[in-house]
Amino acid sequence: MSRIESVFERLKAKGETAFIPFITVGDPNLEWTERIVSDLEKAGADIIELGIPYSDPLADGPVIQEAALRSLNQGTKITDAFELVRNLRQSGVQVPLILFTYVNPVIQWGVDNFFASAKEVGADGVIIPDLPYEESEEARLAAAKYEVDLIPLIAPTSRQRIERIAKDATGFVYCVSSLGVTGMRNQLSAELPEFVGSVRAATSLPIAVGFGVSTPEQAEQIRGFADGVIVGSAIVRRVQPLADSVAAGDQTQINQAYEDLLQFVSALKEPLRG
Ligand SMILES: O=P(O)(O)OC[C@@H](O)[C@@H](O)c1c[nH]c2ccccc12
Repeated sequence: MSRIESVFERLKAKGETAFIPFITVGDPNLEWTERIVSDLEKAGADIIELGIPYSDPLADGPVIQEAALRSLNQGTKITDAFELVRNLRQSGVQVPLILFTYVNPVIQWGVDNFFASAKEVGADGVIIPDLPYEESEEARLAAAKYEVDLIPLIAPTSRQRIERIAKDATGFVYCVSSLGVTGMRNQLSAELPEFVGSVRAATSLPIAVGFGVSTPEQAEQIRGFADGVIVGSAIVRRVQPLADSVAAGDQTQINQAYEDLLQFVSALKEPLRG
């Protein structure tokens, strides 16, 4: 059983739901990312998605696109993401870490090398949103070879392919709550429970839901039918004022922005506790 799967098992035994935040590596900068990840763990994050910034984030809405741009403007590279994970493990961060990347950087790095590096630095999983299942054999083989979970995304339009996608999956299955790109939504789709139910019928793996979750109430709603809740944009949106304050060198604003970010994260985890 992978570390990721065992986290879900432990939480289930306690009647808890996994809280899985996403942040962009290098936003506001790499030192801050190390601090944010460590504090996310302390605030109750059970698994953390680390987004490797990419110049053409086609599946992302404006909030995460801007975060990627802030990070790329800092000169963040894929090697920085690997070094960040290595540093986090050396500083004692225990929660499973998932490298979130578009397929191009993986191809440039070399698929086998990417998973070998991920394992070597201490990452537990990889998500590649623009790698269709039908083209994922090389990645699936590398993931199995290095015992890194390659976590599939299943969207409401993937219904006919749920069985095929789910049967090879390890870690958990990421159910995308609705079509379109990442970003906060006022309310979650009414079809979500039924969609997750259809995925549940196709896999014994844990299921986490993401896309658009922006309030503790929505997180609590998802708790009713999923094993984990993923939140990205709503958290990344609160990194922006921190990034602006860091750029301005305004320590008072930095403290305030960071406190707001951590309070928001704690509020999201609260309804998911046992
Ligand atoms: O930002 P949201 O709406 O909270 O959704 C999670 C999402 O950020 C994260 O899982 C993610 C970031 N970039 C992506 C691209 C595709 C799918 C998922 C993602």
